[in-house]
Amino acid sequence: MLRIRPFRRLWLTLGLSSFGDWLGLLATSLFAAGHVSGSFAQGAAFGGVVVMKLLPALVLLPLAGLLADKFDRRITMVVCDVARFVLFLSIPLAGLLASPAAVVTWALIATFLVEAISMIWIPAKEAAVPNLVPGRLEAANQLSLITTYGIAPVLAALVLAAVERGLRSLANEQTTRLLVQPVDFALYLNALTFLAAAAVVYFIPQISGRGAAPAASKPGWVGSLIDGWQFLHHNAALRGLVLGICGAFAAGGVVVGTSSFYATSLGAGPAAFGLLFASLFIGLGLGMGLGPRLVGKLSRRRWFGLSIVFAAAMVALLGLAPHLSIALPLVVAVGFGSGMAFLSGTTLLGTEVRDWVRGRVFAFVQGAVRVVLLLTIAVSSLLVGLGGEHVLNLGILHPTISSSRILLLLAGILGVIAGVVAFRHMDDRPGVPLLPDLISSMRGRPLGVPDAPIRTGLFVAFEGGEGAGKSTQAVKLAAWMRMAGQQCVVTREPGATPAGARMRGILLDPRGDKLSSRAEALLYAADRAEHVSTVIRPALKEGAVVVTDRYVDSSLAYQGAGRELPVEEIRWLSGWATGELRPDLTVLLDIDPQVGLARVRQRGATDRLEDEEVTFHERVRDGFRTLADADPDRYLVIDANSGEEDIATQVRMRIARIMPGAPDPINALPWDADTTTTLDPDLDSMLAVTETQDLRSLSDRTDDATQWLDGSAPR
Ligand SMILES: Nc1ncnc2c1ncn2[C@@H]1O[C@H](COP(=O)(O)OP(=O)(O)OP(=O)(O)O)[C@@H](O)[C@H]1O
Ligand SMILES: Cc1cn([C@H]2C[C@H](O)[C@@H](COP(=O)(O)O)O2)c(=O)[nH]c1=O
Repeated sequence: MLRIRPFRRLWLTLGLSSFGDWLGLLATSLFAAGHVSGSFAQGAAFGGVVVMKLLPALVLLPLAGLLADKFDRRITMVVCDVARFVLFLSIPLAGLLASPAAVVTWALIATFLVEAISMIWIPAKEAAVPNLVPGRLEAANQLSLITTYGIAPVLAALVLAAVERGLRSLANEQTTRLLVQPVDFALYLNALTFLAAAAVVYFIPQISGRGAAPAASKPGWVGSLIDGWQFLHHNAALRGLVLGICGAFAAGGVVVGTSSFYATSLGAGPAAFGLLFASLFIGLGLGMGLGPRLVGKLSRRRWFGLSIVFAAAMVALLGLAPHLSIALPLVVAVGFGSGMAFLSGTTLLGTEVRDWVRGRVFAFVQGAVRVVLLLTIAVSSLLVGLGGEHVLNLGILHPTISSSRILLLLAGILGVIAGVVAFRHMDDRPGVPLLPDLISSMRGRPLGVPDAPIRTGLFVAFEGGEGAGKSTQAVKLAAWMRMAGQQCVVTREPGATPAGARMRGILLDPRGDKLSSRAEALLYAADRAEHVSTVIRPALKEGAVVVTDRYVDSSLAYQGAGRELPVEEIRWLSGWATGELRPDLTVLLDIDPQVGLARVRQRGATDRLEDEEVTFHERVRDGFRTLADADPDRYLVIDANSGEEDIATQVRMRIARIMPGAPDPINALPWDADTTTTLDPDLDSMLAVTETQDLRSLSDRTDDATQWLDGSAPR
């Protein structure tokens, strides 16, 4: 990411500003507390600074986003940084001149103003990042979040400690009074980081560019505000995103608010509180750092919803943890889920929200999050204090019920609900089962999104090795169907479409170029995609019975078992190609390859696959059998050594069971290859009129396939 120059500069700015923010928070709090005496006054001064940091979110929320969207973002950021420089500089300077009460008051006012300015700076920066790193926002956010919440606070604390120590030891050595107080020094340093940040941002002209607002957007300040609100209101995915983010922060707020009481309820010593906090941050870092690798190609919307549910479920479990040794890994897990949710949520906001309204949306989310956090911390710490701990007397059992645990349990359950609702609002892969999708995505191959299911027609596939009698049976079945007045389309793979016929030529020409196994698998999949979209789906939608000579299972058996490519990869590829269209029935005509190949050779010339060694065809046969064993409901396995009529009857009997209104399977009229039946005129034009013509009309689209009928072509 850092090779992208404008982003590198922005990242440097962010690093400087975050460092300044953290250093500012620590130093200002100490500064304010240091100018009053008495533990109550010191506590109030310290707390006052923290409250002042959170308050602007409530007041300035709508305005901040508007500024980020209305003005040049680069200039906005530069002005904000210079203003923060001046304000931080003013705090220690005021300490030199004014009375303690005035100094603390000014420290509080300056903190409020700095935070108010940050409220404008952050949406401007967040809105600019997606434009600097098109297509790589997740990695950029990963780096930014780790810098803001991992590196910057640690560095700020270390620098503050180093300044304190360094200045004091210098003073001791020289036995002189300190020229400058360590906290003042930290504030000067902090002010300089903002000046440096302003200088860096000034030289990133790319931040100024922005996508135009749509013509329909409303003019003026109030109109822009309404626009922003409407964008949020009308976008279900965005609503889910905001709900999920707020739910996650609410659960986090309860964890923070209850943590000291919870540590006591675990029966652990005072250090437990610190350990719990450290574990939360370790989890956060791990979630942000490792999350994307862990979930691989999982849809980011699904990842977001899942992360929230996971984090919230861990919060609920925390409420039940009996001991610190169990609570600590659970807290790491809470952090892990929250880190992933934070990263995916921020990235989704950047990718799914249009440039022209991004500042307002970021500002809204940022403000909402702070309000939720503030409220949940305040309410939960109040409730936990009121509730305390109670020992229940249940005869021989005396369990301890603590309010911190009940709150955690409740927060976890509410968080799970928020996560599930967010997931439902946002899911971009409806119909794809979640767990298999997650597992496949972790392996780098998310499941294909199924096309809309078709509820009409009947889809039958004939499968089996070479010469098993599939074509013979497909045509017989079609004749039986048509006798009952049922529209029936007979088709095959590969080669049923014009493009497919050309692919068939490449795939099966024994004199053609040698193909790599993967290229072969892709060509069969491409042929199938075209076949499904232009022949099979339209016919099924018309209510026809579609009988195909080979389908997906041929790829699983030939390219999977035969060529020894991973069967799951072939399954994924075919699922993607077909939009997960599966046959209602697959008839497997099982035959010894030697027998089948002998039949084929008797028929005439052989093709590239028929020329493969017998061991290849034996693997293919095993592959088919394994597939049939795994799904007996969908398969009918028939010994292909039986007579043609006997096989046809078995197929008809099975179909009669699954197809309402099917003709009598036993006393069917004898099949006559010349029987002409009338089809629906639309399908008629698309496909065929008679059984023989059925195949020929498909074949007529290519030279190759016409030859297929008389057996003279490479098959
Ligand atoms: N049950 C059967 N018993 C004996 N011979 C059969 C039987 N069914 C079909 N045949 C013959 O076997 C040969 C191959 O039949 P068919 O073309 O129907 O098989 P296929 O499985 O479609 O072959 P391919 O795999 O090459 O597409 C043909 O000559 C056909 O007449
Ligand atoms: C669909 C499909 C087919 N094949 C192989 C199987 C056969 O050897 C030929 C098709 O010839 P046929 O005479 O029309 O049966 O192609 C395959 O390897 N993979 C597939 O997906």
